[in-house]
Amino acid sequence: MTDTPPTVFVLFGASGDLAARLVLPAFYRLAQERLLPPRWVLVGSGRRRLSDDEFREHVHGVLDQFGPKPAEGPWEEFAPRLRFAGDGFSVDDPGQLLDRVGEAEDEIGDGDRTAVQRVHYLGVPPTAFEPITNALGAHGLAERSRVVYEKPFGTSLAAFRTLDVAVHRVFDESVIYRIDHFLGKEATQQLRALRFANGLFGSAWDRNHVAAVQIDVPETLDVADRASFYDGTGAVLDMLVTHLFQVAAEIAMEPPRSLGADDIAQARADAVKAFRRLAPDEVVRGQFAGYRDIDGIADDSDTETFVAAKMFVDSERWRDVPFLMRTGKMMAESHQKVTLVMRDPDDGPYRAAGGSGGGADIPVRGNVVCFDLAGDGALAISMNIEVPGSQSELTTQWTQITLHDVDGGDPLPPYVRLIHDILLGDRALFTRPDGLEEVWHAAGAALDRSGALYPYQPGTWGPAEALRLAEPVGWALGG
Ligand SMILES: NC(=O)C1=CN([C@@H]2O[C@H](COP(=O)(O)OP(=O)(O)OC[C@H]3O[C@@H](n4cnc5c(N)ncnc54)[C@H](OP(=O)(O)O)[C@@H]3O)[C@@H](O)[C@H]2O)C=CC1
Ligand SMILES: O=C1O[C@H](COP(=O)(O)O)[C@@H](O)[C@H](O)[C@H]1O
Repeated sequence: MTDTPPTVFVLFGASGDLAARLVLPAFYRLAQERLLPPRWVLVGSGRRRLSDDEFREHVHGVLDQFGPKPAEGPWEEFAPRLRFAGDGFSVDDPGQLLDRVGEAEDEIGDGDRTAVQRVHYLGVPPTAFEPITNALGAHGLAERSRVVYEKPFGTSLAAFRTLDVAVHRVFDESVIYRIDHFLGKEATQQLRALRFANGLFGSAWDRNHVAAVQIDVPETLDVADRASFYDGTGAVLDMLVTHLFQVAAEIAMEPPRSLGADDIAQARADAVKAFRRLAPDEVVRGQFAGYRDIDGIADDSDTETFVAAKMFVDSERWRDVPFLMRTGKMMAESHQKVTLVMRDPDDGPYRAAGGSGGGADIPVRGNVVCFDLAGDGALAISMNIEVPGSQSELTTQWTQITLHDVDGGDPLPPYVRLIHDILLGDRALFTRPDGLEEVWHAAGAALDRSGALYPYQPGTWGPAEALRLAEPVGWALGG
């Protein structure tokens, strides 16, 4: 990245879970791949005071835990570029941040601070987005800057609008990057490629061929180490109306005019506009047994750790096709699967479920297209074929492509990809306010905590009510 200007990254929330598991490892991977600007400094910001050396020790520790291991990359070169600014950062008090950014700019700007670009990364809870944004404006740090917001961008329609106005008071839309890292996953890019680069799949991408779409992200993960953040957020905000909705938009979109950033973001925003508002009987919220016993969780918390939803998309392409979405913590298995369950043929010699054809039964959910968003990603297709040697008996067989094994490919973890895009100024994989505004309309009953909260046992597939929601097609994964 030789032509990128010297850059100061400010990482708000540098001591948090996101920074440890995803952002700091992504920086190190970018350094490994020589994809960072030639001159850069990262200033971690926090409310506690840490010396630079203590912060470096922290970063070393998280790399040891989450990788890439320090010894696998240029640690000796990387470490001195890490700094820490404590005492918080607010309109009234910039803490140590202003001074630390100034020092860094003097150091890498070659005598010209104005040549240095700033990237402010807000890896903090959503309630901190507005105060930090205001402080960036108040202390002159918004100039020469790109700004990155983690999800969720707002927690309701009203909060979204307030935040949107506040952010635009300080930053122009062209420098705002709202991250939804599911859009940066390698397998999410394959949704577009499979459909738009293959006539067979492109022509089947509609209500005439697809019986149901499923976006299923069960997690075995606990929330104990981020209890207070999670209890204030819950599965609907943390996953459903953020990651799962954005993936749904990628599937539902009409063909973009080009693969350019504006056209893709427009197609995604238009798709969200067509999401029908979720009704109460289309949402199941659950909470795993034992959640309220976790330290930091209120005894009477009604935060959901599980949500399943059945959404419809009001476009000619998708009319009446259910988009089933499910996610939860402490579930039976961890997956990140997008499945298009293809329709059985209406007529012909085989017998579809409930049909009257005279031949062998067509296996239930036998013909599906599946994208595995986890890790490096994979795509798989199952087909109904005749059991060789049998008398027309049908069975289902899978064929799979793991993206790691694609010749010439080098899959990048989503945060690596997205931070690299921010440095390049490419906003294709980031969300836009018009699309997000519609998210809050579509979220409807999912946001309203007045409905039932069903208990479920850890290690299961969630409440039985969620199984009923998926009838008659049924969830492709688990129970
Ligand atoms: N963890 C994850 O897997 C993912 C998280 N996210 C998003 O990232 C953001 C941070 O999440 P996560 O790291 O899990 O949360 P954490 O609870 O770990 O918080 C991150 C850090 O933010 C700082 N912080 C907390 N409250 C405030 C505040 N009011 N003002 C300023 N700073 C504050 C704290 O640092 P200090 O005490 O040093 O100031 C804290 O360590 C959220 O928006 C979340 O939705 C997105 C994708 C994945
Ligand atoms: O944003 C989040 O995502 C993770 C799951 O994403 P992964 O691809 O990094 O495994 C989820 O566990 C977390 O609760 C949520 O905040």
